[in-house]
Amino acid sequence: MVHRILIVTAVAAEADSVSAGLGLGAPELLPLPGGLVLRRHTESPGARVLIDVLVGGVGPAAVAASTGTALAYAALTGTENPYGLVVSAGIAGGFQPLAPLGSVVVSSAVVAADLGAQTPDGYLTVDELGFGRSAHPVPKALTDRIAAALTAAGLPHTVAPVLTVSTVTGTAGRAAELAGRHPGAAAEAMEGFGVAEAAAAYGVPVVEIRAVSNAVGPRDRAAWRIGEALHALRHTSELLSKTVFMELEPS
Ligand SMILES: O=C(O)c1cccc(C(=O)CC[C@H]2O[C@@H](n3cnc4c(=O)[nH]cnc43)[C@H](O)[C@@H]2O)c1
Repeated sequence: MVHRILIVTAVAAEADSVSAGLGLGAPELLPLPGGLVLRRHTESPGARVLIDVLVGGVGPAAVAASTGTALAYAALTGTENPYGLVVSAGIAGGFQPLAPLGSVVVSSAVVAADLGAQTPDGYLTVDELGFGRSAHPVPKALTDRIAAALTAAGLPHTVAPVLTVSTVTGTAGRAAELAGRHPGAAAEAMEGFGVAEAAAAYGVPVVEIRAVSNAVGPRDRAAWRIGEALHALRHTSELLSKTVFMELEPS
């Protein structure tokens, strides 16, 4: 039985880091509807494990559409098994001091941080408004295994909620507001919730893995350490491809 994992990034530089870390050689390129291209990595011809990497676009809407396309395509074509895990991966802002630059955050939950309504009495989530959901849980057994692999390799990491925002935080006030509303959240990025919504529609578990490139707070693009974060993302992919990704039960 083939065991399939879909890893979705926002931009090509993130996908390149993930692909390089997997250490499975050059991927096969599979065109998908909508102009998307899936990078398919396998151990060898006829392999048991198949890892697809998708550049899904920036922001929750773009990535929900692209992830949904990849999942629909897998469900509708051929006799292959559908995916058993979807991973949202990339760089992120880290809430300080929980997630230092260059460290990795593994999501305990994937949370939409600005999907709701402002009211005179404060912010209400879509759940509170009765429209849907604003968080996806991540199986604890999965985050435990990922954390164990990162711990064994001495890679600094945190398991905590990861926020999805449509606007990158650029002030101390907004950072404090988000931290107050989501105590314990360690990172913010722009795609996790979109990936998670698509995965949930197909009943596939999801986890978000983020390497921290910058602090959440006053905008200072010069202080972003994108190279360090991409290196941590590559290292994480390498570790997981040798451990957790290979050990998951085929669906
Ligand atoms: O300029 C580059 O070389 C470069 C290489 C890789 C990635 C980028 C991006 O700009 C990726 C955008 C992506 O990053 C996430 N992100 C990073 N920091 C934050 C943040 O503080 N708040 C929210 N999102 C953040 C986000 O998911 C974007 O899609 C550039």
